[in-house]
Formats: sequence, structure tokens, C-alpha cells
Amino acid sequence: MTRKCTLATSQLNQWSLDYDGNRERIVEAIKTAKEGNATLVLTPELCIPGYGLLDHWLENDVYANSWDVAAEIITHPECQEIIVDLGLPIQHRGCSYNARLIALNGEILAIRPKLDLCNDGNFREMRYFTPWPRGRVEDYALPEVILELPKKQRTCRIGEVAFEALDASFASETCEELWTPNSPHSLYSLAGIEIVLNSSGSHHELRKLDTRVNLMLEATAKTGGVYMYSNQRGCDGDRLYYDGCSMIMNSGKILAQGSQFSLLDVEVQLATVDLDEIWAWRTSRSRGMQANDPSVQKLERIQIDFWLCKKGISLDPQARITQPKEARYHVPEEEIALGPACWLWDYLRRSRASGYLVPLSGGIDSCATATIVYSMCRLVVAAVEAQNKAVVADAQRLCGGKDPRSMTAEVFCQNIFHTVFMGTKAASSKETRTRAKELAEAIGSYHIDDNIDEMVQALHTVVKRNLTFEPKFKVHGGSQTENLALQNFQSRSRMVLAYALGQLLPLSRGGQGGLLVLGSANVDECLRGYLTKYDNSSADINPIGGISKTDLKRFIKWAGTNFNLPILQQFLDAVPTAELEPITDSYVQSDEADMGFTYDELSVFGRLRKAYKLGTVGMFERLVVEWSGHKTPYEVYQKVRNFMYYYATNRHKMTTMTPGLYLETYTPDDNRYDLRPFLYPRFTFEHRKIENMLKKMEEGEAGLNGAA
Ligand SMILES: Nc1ncnc2c1ncn2[C@@H]1O[C@H](COP(=O)(O)OP(=O)(O)OC[C@H]2O[C@@H]([n+]3cccc(C(=O)O)c3)[C@H](O)[C@@H]2O)[C@@H](O)[C@H]1O
Ligand SMILES: Nc1ncnc2c1ncn2[C@@H]1O[C@H](COP(=O)(O)OP(=O)(O)OP(=O)(O)O)[C@@H](O)[C@H]1O
Ligand SMILES: NC(=O)CC[C@H](N)C(=O)O
Repeated sequence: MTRKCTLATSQLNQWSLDYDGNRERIVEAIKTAKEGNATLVLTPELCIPGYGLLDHWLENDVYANSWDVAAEIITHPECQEIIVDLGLPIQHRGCSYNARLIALNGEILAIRPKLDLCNDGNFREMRYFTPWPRGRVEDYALPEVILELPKKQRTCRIGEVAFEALDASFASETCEELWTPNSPHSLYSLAGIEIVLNSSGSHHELRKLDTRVNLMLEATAKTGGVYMYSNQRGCDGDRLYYDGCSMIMNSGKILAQGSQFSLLDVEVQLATVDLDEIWAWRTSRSRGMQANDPSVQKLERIQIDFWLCKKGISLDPQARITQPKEARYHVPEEEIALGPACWLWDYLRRSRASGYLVPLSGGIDSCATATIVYSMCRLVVAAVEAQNKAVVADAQRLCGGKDPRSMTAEVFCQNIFHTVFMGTKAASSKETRTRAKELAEAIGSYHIDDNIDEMVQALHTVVKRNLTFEPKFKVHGGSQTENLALQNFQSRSRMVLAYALGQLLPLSRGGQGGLLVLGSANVDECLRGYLTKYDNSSADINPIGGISKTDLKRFIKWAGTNFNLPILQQFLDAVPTAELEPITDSYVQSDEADMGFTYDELSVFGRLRKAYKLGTVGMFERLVVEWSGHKTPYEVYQKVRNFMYYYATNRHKMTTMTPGLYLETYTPDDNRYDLRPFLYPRFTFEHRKIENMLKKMEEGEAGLNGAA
């Protein structure tokens, strides 16, 4: 016996509140699924209005508009004779729900609201939606826009239901429900459901995909059955990149996997499965005993008068069962090269700006930002070659009407990307200036190499005439305060110049519009606050704001080889320096010496604070053991104490950080992710506690020594 059916899942580049665009992408996915002979198609979570609406979810309009679009889709002539599973928000008896709408031939089969809402990290679903209680099912009064359709349908069922077509069964579990200990797919498997549909709004985080894939593999390996996963993709208007990677699995094996990073707006994955194969996974008596549980038997089933297995397909030699394949993962370096590049492309085309500008210092961070923009140019040129019509149209607009089809990545880069070195005679070295210039030449950016001494001098003159003294650098006998202030004269002047150039460069090059200024502060220097507030770390958006320095260096090394940019090695070899203090025979400023921490140490602190949720004392207790090989307990205390000092002193800088793409679990972004105060006490209570511990440790050691 065989019951063969073809199923489709999709990944769509939805944009929050872009109802027309979102509808077009959904319809295109359904058309593609039908062309592939699929009888069921899955779309991403909340895909009608988009996933990342945040406080727009509180607006009545969003619910009404979503119904309008749902009505258009389910009655669209290209969307018939296929079961469509759509995502939209639903209001019901005074509550709002994140829901799935399952429809066929213009009729709504049922609404399945999300049971477990996602509320950690960047997710705030509990702010907008109510979780639906397990097992509850009732009638839902459909809105007028549905009543007016040819079917004149007035009600449908709403709740935790399963669906039984004439020859196969399926049920939904939405995104987070897979990530919880008590996932509904176990119940559905015990209830004999053959296909589980998971629609998600899941964003990219470095090294996260394998967690997602393992959860699904584990789910289907244990329970047997088909698992389908659909996810949003792209930048939908926020600092997240949704990374697609839709999947179809059968009983612990992957049959189809969509791309994780691409400029395609619509991608559909198809797989032909034999539903009878599932039987072999479900013959154990232990499973049978669990299936007797009354909660399993209570699951309400919606009957559908439709064959999921098309007539004749089972014996059709052309309709082959899709063969399993290995999961495909990118190494983290490649994830950095591709994820932020795709996010930058969506941002550029959707903002309708004329290009990007990076203040390029000759250091690692701005070099990484520039290399990511170059990676974006490579993706654009590849998509143009592959005749991606949307990319061709956007690229043509960005190049002032020039045909992008014959352009190399470097030529495209020359059109849209601008890099600026802004040195000072006293503090900038020839090496950093040359590195910046050579990188610009290698990637093709429109490069400006200039000095800002006049700006800094003008500021100096105006400031001096309002003071009772002339501020000096430390190397010239000035105090620490003067030294910092003079550094900031330079760094803040750069920000002013970057914006001025961003506004006027396109016009000066014969084009129009303005450039978006990119920032280059990384996670670790944000944690320590080693940056000047409102200098070039303030920009419009920051593609590396969520990446650690260690990962950035690995990325630069990878890009040197994979993008054939040998110049990148020079950036890795250079000692990181802010170049804000005058260089003398005996002094060159260095980041790690200035900060009092290595970047690796900052990364450890970042993870302990955010991922392991440890406070001052907790970090000490952890590190006193972990670092015991190379640091005394007192040295560990000093490190923790200093870290918390700088963290507390500089936390205010996080409130004004440039929106950075979120990528790392310990991102300190105060605006959306790491919500904490920014006026801190001096942790005297914690210091006392640790000092008591140190005393006890010393006494303990003395005791031991005594015994020995
Ligand atoms: N509690 C509080 N709440 C709100 N705002 C507060 C505040 N405390 C100070 N402020 C404000 O912040 C200002 C101090 O911050 P800020 O002006 O940034 O200056 P500050 O943090 O004092 O100095 C900048 C630091 O970053 C280093 N730096 C600069 C440039 C590049 C790099 C690099 O990454 O390579 C490093 C530089 O060497 C120095 O150590 C104060 O003047 C005050 O206006
Ligand atoms: N001489 C310069 N010319 C142009 N831009 C500069 C210059 N110095 C600094 N910047 C810009 O200011 C940002 C912040 O400066 P900072 O010295 O803190 O650099 P950083 O974060 O260590 O980055 P990098 O590794 O790129 O130097 C840099 O990322 C860069 O974009
Ligand atoms: N939208 C969601 O429910 C997200 C769930 C899950 N934690 C994820 O990152 O994929």
C-alpha cells in the first residue's frame, strides 16, 4: 500500500504592514506549490501582516486589514484546489490571538490559535496576544468580509483542532510550541495525525539553526510522521533577520530544506512523501498504551472533503518519493558574511536610500562592516545573473538607471558604497590610512581620504575661549579628563562629517537622494562602553552591532580567502587602536591596554551576564574556578569588579546605540533586547560579599597549608 502526496512549505520575505506585497508573495507561493502538484501549502507565522509588528498588534486596523487580505487569498483563482495554511491575528470574544487560518476552495476549515506564546529575548508575544488554552474548541463568528464571499460562510471552529482529509490527517503547532517541553506534536502523533505543520517567525542568531533542526528531527524521530516547517525571511522592519530555512521531514529524516540566506522573496520547498511509511514508526505497544489516554481521544477533528493524495499519484512512476538528505549548515563565518548582507539589502531597497557610507578607519570593525557591504554586492550581482527580477529592478534604481546586468560586484559597489578615511596629522598613522585605501580599492567602493584637522582645530579654538585653560593631551602634560575630551573632539567631528557627506555625496556624483551611514561598534566594546557617545559609533544602522570581536576576526580571516581579499590579513595583523591620542616615539594607543580587558575576556563576561544570567557575585564564583589556572582569586575579583565598574559607568551609552542587527545571545542592546537600568550604584554590597569570600578562601588555604 502507498499513499503518496506532495506537500509544500514556503519562506517569504514579508514586510510588516506591507499588505499588498505580503499578499502577492503568499499568492506566488501558493501558485508555485500548485505547479509542483502540492495539495497542501504552509506559510510563515502571521505572514499576512508580517511577524514583527510589535505595538501595531494593539491596533484594531491590523485585524481588519488581515481579514481583507485573507478573503482575497482564499478566493483567488490561483489558490483553489489546495489546502492553504495562512498566518494572521484574530480577535475573539475580547481577546487577541496569534492564529493559523486553514482554508480550502474559498471556505475556512478552522482557525487554530497559538497555544504557547514566545516571550523571551526579542519576542514579546504576551504583550499582544493571549495564549489559547489546550483542548478548547468553540465556534467563531466570521467577519463581514468573509460573509460576503460566494460561500457566505458565517462561522467556523476555533481552537486546538486536527484535520482529517479523505485520505490523510494533519494538525498545526505554531513556532514556539516546538521549543517547549510539552509540545503538542506528541499528542498529535499519539492521536494518529500524520502531518504536523509548523509555521514560524524565527530570527537568525549565530549557531542557532542546528538547535532548530535538532528539535524537529528529534520530534519526528520519536513520534514518526511528517513535519513541515515554514519561516519568514529577511528584514521586516526591525533589527532582526529572519532566516527562512523551511523544511519538510519524515520520521527523523530531512526531505527538503530551503536556503537560509538569499535575496529571493519567495521560496517554496516541495516533497513527495508516502504517508503509509509512517505506520512502521508507530507499531510499538508502549506508544499504543499512551495513545489510550483520554486527552488524546478528545482531540476534535475537522472533516475535509478533499484527497491529499492526488488520484493516480500512488502508482505514477514519475511521482517519486523524495529521498532524504543531510541538513545543510553554514559555518559561523559564512553566517556573518551572508545574514547581515541580506539584512542590509532589504534595508537599502525598502528605505529607498541611495546607498551606504562607512567611516573606514583602517581598523577591524569598520573593515568588517565594509566587507559585509561588499558581500551584499556579491549577492546582488549573483541574483542579477540568476535573473531575479526584483533585485534587477532595485539594483537599477540604485545605479541611477544603469543596467546592472553586466556589472561585477566591484562595479556595483562603486555605485552604491562610499568609504571615508578621516585622519588627523598627529594621531593617524600611515598604515591605517593605507589599509583603508587598499581595502576600498579591492572591494571597489567610492573612497575619500581626507584629514579633519581644521574641524578639530576650530572646535579647539571655540572651546578654549570659553575655558580658563587650554586642554592638552596626556602625552603633552594634560590630565586624564583633558585627554579624553580631546580624543572626543576628533571622534565626534568625524560623525558630523560622515553625515554631511552622506547627505551630499550622491548629488556630487551626479545622482540624487542620500546615503545611510553605517556604524561599526561591536558587542564587546559596547559591553565595556569603550566608545565615544555620539561619535562614529552613532550611525543609522549597524550590521555588526551584535557580533563579538572574536567572531569578527574569524569572519575577516574567512573573507580574506573566500572573497579573495588578501588585504584583509593586514587588518588582522594590526594591533587594534582608536588612534585618538598623538603617536610618540614611546607611545601608541592600544584598545586592549586601554580597556584593561582582552576581547576574549569581555566575551566571557557578556555571556555570563546575559546567557547565564549571573550577577557580580555569581560571575566571581564562576570565574574563580574557571580562571584558577592563570589568575589568583584576588585577580579574578579585580577583573569582575572592574568589569562591573565600566559596565555600570557606561551603560547609559547603550540607550543611544545605533540600531544594530541582532545576532548574538549576549547582545547588550538596551532598546529591544537587554533591558536594564542605566544609573547604577557602586556595588558595595556585592564587593563586601566577595571580599568575605576571599577572606574565607585565604583562611581555608592557610588551614590546608597548616595541615600539610
Ligand atoms: N550616568 C550617565 N547618564 C547619562 N549620560 C552620562 C552618564 N555619565 C556620563 N554621561 C555622559 O557621557 C559622557 C562620557 O562619555 P563619552 O563622551 O563617550 O566619553 P568617555 O566614555 O569618557 O570616553 C570615551 C572612551 O572611549 C574610548 N574610545 C574612544 C573612541 C574610540 C574608541 C575605540 O573604540 O577604539 C574608544 C576612549 O579612549 C575613552 O576611553 C559624559 O560627558 C556625559 O555627557
Ligand atoms: N580615521 C578614521 N577615519 C574614518 N573613520 C574612523 C576613523 N577613526 C574611527 N573611525 C570610525 O569611527 C568608528 C569608531 O571608532 P573607534 O576608534 O572606536 O573604532 P573601532 O570601534 O575600534 O573600529 P575600527 O576597528 O574600525 O577602528 C570606527 O568604527 C570608524 O567607523
Ligand atoms: N515566533 C516564535 O514563537 C519563536 C520561537 C523560537 N524561540 C524561535 O526562536 O524560533
